[in-house]
Amino acid sequence: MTTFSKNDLLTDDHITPIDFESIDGFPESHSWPQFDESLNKIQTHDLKDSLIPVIDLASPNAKTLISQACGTWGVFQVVNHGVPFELVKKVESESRRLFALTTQEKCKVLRSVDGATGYGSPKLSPFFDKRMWHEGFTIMGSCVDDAKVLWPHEYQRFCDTMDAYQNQMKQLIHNLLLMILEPLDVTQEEMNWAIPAHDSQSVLQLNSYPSCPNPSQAVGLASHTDSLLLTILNQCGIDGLEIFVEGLGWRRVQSVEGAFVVNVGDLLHIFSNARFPAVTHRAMVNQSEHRISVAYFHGPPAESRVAPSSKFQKPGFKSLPVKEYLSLKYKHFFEALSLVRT
Ligand SMILES: O=C(O)CCC(=O)C(=O)O
Ligand SMILES: [Fe+2]
Repeated sequence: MTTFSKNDLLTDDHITPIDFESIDGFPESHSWPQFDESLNKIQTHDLKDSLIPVIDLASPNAKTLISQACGTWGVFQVVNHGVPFELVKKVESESRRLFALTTQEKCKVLRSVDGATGYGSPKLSPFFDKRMWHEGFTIMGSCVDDAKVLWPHEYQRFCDTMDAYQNQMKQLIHNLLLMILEPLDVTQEEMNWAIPAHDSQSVLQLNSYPSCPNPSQAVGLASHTDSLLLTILNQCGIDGLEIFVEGLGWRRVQSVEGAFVVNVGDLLHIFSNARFPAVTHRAMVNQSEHRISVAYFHGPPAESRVAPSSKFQKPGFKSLPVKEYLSLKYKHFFEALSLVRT
């Protein structure tokens, strides 16, 4: 990993994904030889032996299990979460419909250099020398403008699905945050800051990882932590997500039918005074299947401040505007959390 500032090097190359349709062979630009060592490490472990708990939200001890999982791993899976199965399937099929468009069509809604939404390469691309085997589509609120460009007459189905899914995610985030934060005994004001409200930030990220001729040299999404409070990820039935566990290396998070992966982001790490780790994770690709994943990121209002909860006597992080933390992340990436430690 290099440590230059993102803005120094943001070029078109970091936004426009490779043309997966016409690619012939495996380009050097996407070959990550430095990953060999960690890949070998994965093979020495039994990938089926998943450490990450799958928690039934309807079970009476769900809150305790979630609290333990947040404290130990910063990640867990949930089933019985109340999000309709048909809607989850529709999001997946609408995402596939989008990524099945030609590169030329998708590039009509290419993310702009300063923009946050639309089609493009991962936003973390400028921090890595090699390119990722990935294309994405980012939605914040309504996606109608982009959808109309992609499908002038058939955009409604896509928009309705994404809107309904975002509403369901909001509800689930609300329920999860109540369970996660209650044991920390945070104040009502702090709880209101964290849970979804009209001014919270939310991002729906559709990820596409086309099947890859050389998966052992490729990376779908490079190692990172999510920046906001909490992320809900749907692996859509195909494994690929891996988390980094100190002392064990990279571990696969097995895709469980109907389950969502929930993970702690940087802002929750700060707010919990490092009680909850912001889990380092990445996505790998495979040779036989085109993998899709859908991530929903939730954060507090951009204009608010983030700090460890007032319940902690010795805050390990300084208080700063959420916006400022996010710009530190976009400049310094992996170093951002250590820059705000006290
Ligand atoms: O595709 C995955 O499994 C991971 C996606 C992810 O980490 C992200 O979108 O931030
Ligand atoms: Fe992520």
